[in-house]
Amino acid sequence: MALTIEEIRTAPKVLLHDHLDGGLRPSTIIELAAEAGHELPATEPEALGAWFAAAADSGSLERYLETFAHTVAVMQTESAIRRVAAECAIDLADDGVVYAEVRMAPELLTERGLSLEQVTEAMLAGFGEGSAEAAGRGRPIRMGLLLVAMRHAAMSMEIAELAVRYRDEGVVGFDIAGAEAGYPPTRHLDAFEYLQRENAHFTIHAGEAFGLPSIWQALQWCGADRLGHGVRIIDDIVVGADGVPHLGRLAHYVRDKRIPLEMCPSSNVQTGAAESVASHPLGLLTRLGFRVTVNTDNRLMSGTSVSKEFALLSEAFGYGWEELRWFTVNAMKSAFVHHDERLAIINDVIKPGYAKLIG
Ligand SMILES: O=c1[nH]cnc2c1ncn2[C@@H]1O[C@H](CO)[C@@H](O)[C@H]1O
Ligand SMILES: [Zn+2]
Repeated sequence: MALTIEEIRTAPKVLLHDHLDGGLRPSTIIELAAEAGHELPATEPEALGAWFAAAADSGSLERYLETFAHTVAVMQTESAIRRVAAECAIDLADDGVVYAEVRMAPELLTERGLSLEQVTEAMLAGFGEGSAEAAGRGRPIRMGLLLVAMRHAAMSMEIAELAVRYRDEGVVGFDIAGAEAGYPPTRHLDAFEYLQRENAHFTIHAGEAFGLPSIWQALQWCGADRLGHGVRIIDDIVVGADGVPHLGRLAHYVRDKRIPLEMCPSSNVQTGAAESVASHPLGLLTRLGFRVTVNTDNRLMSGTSVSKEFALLSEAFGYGWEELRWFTVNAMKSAFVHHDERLAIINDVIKPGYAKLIG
């Protein structure tokens, strides 16, 4: 029997791939839009949530990304950013997430005159407020921020420098996002080389809307620690007539090096990167022992949560607590905070949490 969302909510979970501007509460968007004078496609929370899910369900990453215009538009003041970040921490904690890395592109939040520093500080302040409130209600969560540069733009070096400047303030890493086809990661090679020289961590959205060359560049040219999505690594695995999977050199490399895959099943179905959750490459990659992690990508656009993604996988692949614990430990091992902090969460929170559930 598949695990239910309610059961899964009680288990400790780890989230590595979640966009701040993809997780706003519909009711908050409506309030902030009224303040900002921004016109929305719907004015009731339920209808607005449904609009986002339907508009994002387009089969194309480019069209999926158009929906972010409405969330980014209402996040242009420090108080709005702080509120969105605080609610993000609270919503994740309420879902049973104990460690989260949430990402955002500061360059998108400067339309009304905020500096990159002000944007970054507002996000960090919001995470602090939200996690303090959640802890006060007995739901502790450790929040980290990943700074994103948009891959079509030319600000990656500046954003990488910002990530290094705020590394002791709660910024734990860097990423590039946006349309993948036509914007290879090597466009931002200088930023990645800078981060490597600074001993900083980064992930790269790769293998979502473009195939193996994107993954190969992200790893072998840019030196990514993790892959955002990475679904298309499946193109380097051929299942023979005998049913035995044969891995190509890149797939072997990804598995040998334990490169974490930040997989986001519902998002992939919406953008057309996977046909359905049941046919998602995550199933085979998990069986083959890749370092798979399970993520939300955009909770608003996918109407999802970590618990819901796990419930969908439990339904599709029959996963139980053992598998959920494996995904969770995988994710915590792959986090960008230091090794001792990762181990402490694994040993003090995750293992005891699942021990209670497994019995
Ligand atoms: O799945 C995705 N693939 C690529 N880019 C994305 C995805 N989800 C969101 N963003 C982009 O990242 C920005 C900062 O959070 C968002 O504004 C959106 O443009
Ligand atoms: Zn993403």
